Amino acid sequence: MKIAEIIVDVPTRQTNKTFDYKIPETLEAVIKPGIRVIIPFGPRKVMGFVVGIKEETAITNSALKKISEAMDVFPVLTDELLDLGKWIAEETISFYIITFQAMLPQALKVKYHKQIELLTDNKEELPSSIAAIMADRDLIDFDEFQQRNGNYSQLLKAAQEGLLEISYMVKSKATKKTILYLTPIKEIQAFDEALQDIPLQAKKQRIIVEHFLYNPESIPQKELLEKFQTTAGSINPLIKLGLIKKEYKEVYRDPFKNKDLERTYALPLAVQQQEAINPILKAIQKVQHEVFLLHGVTGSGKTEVYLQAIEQVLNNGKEAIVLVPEIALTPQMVNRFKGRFGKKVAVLHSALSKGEKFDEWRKIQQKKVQVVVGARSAIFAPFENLGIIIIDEEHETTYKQDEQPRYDAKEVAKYRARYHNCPVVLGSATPTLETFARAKKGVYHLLELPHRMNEGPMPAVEIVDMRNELHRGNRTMFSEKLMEEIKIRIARQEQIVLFLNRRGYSTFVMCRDCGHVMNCPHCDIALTYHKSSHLLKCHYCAYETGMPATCEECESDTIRFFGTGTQKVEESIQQLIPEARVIRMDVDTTRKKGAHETLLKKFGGHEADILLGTQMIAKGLDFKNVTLVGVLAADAMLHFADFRASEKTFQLLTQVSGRAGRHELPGEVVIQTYTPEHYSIEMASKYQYNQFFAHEMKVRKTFHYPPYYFLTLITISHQNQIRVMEVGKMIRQLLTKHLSERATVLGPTPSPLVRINDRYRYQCMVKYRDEPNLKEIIRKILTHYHDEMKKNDLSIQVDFEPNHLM
Ligand SMILES: Nc1ncnc2c1ncn2[C@@H]1O[C@H](COP(=O)(O)OP(=O)(O)OP(=O)(O)O)[C@@H](O)[C@H]1O
Ligand SMILES: [Zn+2]
Ligand SMILES: [Zn+2]
Repeated sequence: MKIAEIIVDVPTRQTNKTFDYKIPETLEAVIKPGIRVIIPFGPRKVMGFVVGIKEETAITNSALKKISEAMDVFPVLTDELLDLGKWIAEETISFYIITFQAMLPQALKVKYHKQIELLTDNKEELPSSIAAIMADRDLIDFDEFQQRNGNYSQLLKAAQEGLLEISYMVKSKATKKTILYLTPIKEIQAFDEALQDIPLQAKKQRIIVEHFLYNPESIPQKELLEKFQTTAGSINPLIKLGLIKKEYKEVYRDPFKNKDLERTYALPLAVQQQEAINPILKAIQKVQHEVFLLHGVTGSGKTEVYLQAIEQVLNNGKEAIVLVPEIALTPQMVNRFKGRFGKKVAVLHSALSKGEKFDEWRKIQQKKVQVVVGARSAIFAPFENLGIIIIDEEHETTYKQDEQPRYDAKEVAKYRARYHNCPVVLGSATPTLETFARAKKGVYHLLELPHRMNEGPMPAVEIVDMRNELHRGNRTMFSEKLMEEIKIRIARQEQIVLFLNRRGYSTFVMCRDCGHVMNCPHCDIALTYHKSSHLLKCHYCAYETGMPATCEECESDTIRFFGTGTQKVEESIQQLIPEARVIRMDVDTTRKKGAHETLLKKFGGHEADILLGTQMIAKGLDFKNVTLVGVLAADAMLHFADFRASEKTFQLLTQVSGRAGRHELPGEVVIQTYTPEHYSIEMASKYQYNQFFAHEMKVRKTFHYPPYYFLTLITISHQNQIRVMEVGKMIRQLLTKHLSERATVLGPTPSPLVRINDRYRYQCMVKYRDEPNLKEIIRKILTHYHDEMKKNDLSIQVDFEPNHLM
């Protein structure tokens, strides 16, 4: 007897283990680890992942249930990925089932669908209301039953009497797209003979036979019918004659199909690139695991190094994964990989539809591609012969998922690369302190690209103190200096990138008379005014409301907008420089599919002078004609209550500055700030990464922060604030009691955002260097609160090495 060990799709602490099921003989050939199956679980049927096969079980034969059916023919998770999934689940204290699902495309998620199935053939036995709904059918959807106001208690009674069954159907959302093809199945002579037999008046039939005589290959039926202006009626006789057959063939939706990409070839490398790539190529050839940090200034040619390393990997018959941050997955970036490797590349990012993502994933699974370029989850690409993993802009926080499982793609990359004995390349102009510290210690192999490819200097940066502007009576958001530079560029027909970290029109709306600020009723945060829709929106929940004409508190009509968002900047540019053509790029203007690409294309084609945007324009853009970059408010991020605020500011300023002067024309950068003396602004303006690193490391050491200490953040939330504080205090007590004396436990303190969506949020933080028992203790705490979390909506989120403390 064969037994399968299965992880079931019931995410609770009690079911977070394998269950044994008997494999029916009919399925023995199919069931392997990595296959998804449908199994009876309690009163219903659920999906499960087979993770192991064995011969014996401790469960008695009578209690052992059978697998009902297999959902896959080929495993969706390889042995490597199954092991990886278990590791991630343990490292992040997540459920196995949630981790496995996070490793697969969304389209493979199943949804449970309730049905009512009649067991009796005599409908008269049924309660009349149910009989009416089921009139001429034996099976209906539970949804339909509800829509038609079916009586639920009568339904349950009928189920108890055995008249009907309420069953769960498991439906997979995956949809393969197929097209009907016509394929010739006889020799050419047969078509020639047929042509002599078919009567002359059957013109269309003869034309089709002739077509296949000269083109003996498959053709989509639709295409053929359109070509000869005919209908299926003229094809059917040919099928009957056995000349051609109909067949459905799977097609992949190709989001890039309408694009003619110019093929690019490896450029002769500059000396600094050659020196950087050599150790990588060596690791590839020696089939050796090693982690490299490619530290190169913006525009130093990192991408070309990636491309040529991948080329070597492909020549060795292996595969490559390239991760880029979601917002850097611009068409520009994707095209560089597609241009070099063409059809060998699959692209995975969130702008694709579910179906498109599934298709790209299937190309990987079926080994139709050898390179995948994608955002975080592309690290789970089911390649089995990996030769390199590249993580571009390694400092980006999006590489860590901020919901369960809270995996860090960089750690996953290292795990996979160890398994495959291949190198990992982390690239950045501004590596995280954690990464750079490891590189300096020799844990990672440091490779430097200190110069720009165009041999030009880094763009000159001028810092403008906005306090002086205020003193001089300039109340606009543009300093005199920036305004002047913008005008010069427009006159010279050069282009400008303006960066502001806030979307919307204003940051908050306040009554001048009484000081009342319009807040979200569900979150402790000010509402943002969106001028185009004339709405006040909360950026943390879905709340929105019309802009009131008078103050809610004092009914005064002097409501004013404070702070500046991208919409307001756009408006004031239009007032100050009416001839300037502006493209605004933020979440609001790029919601529609393809909008991102269209806007960038317009800017690239010089249909606008100014590209104004949020974070999404800070990375990866490479436009020849951009000679000025303006940062409107450099301190916007400095004031976050987060120990990484300085580091994030330094990184962002460096990245944004990097967009200027990348080609022949020299670039210039203007940074506006109210705190020009802050070291991260000052050092970013001089491109002093090493100095910044040294300074920030001292700060981290003094305040016991990473990379000197590890952090674990526990966030507790519930509608009832008192309960949140109680649970927080208890958690702190438990942690203090069980951890060593060297660990520091802080809190519970209110989270920087105390209330989101009507839930209060408090946090406890652990700082430590070495606490081997920490995970075990936290697991026990979670078990202790398990019932309350399930029944009473208490939430306890644990984030190991958090990216931010929100
Ligand atoms: N060996 C080479 N010969 C000629 N041009 C090159 C070479 N390598 C790179 N380039 C060009 O130099 C420019 C900058 O290179 P690239 O975009 O690869 O730098 P990067 O370090 O990845 O930039 P960033 O991190 O700022 O996005 C690009 O236009 C690229 O085509
Ligand atoms: Zn008021
Ligand atoms: Zn809200």
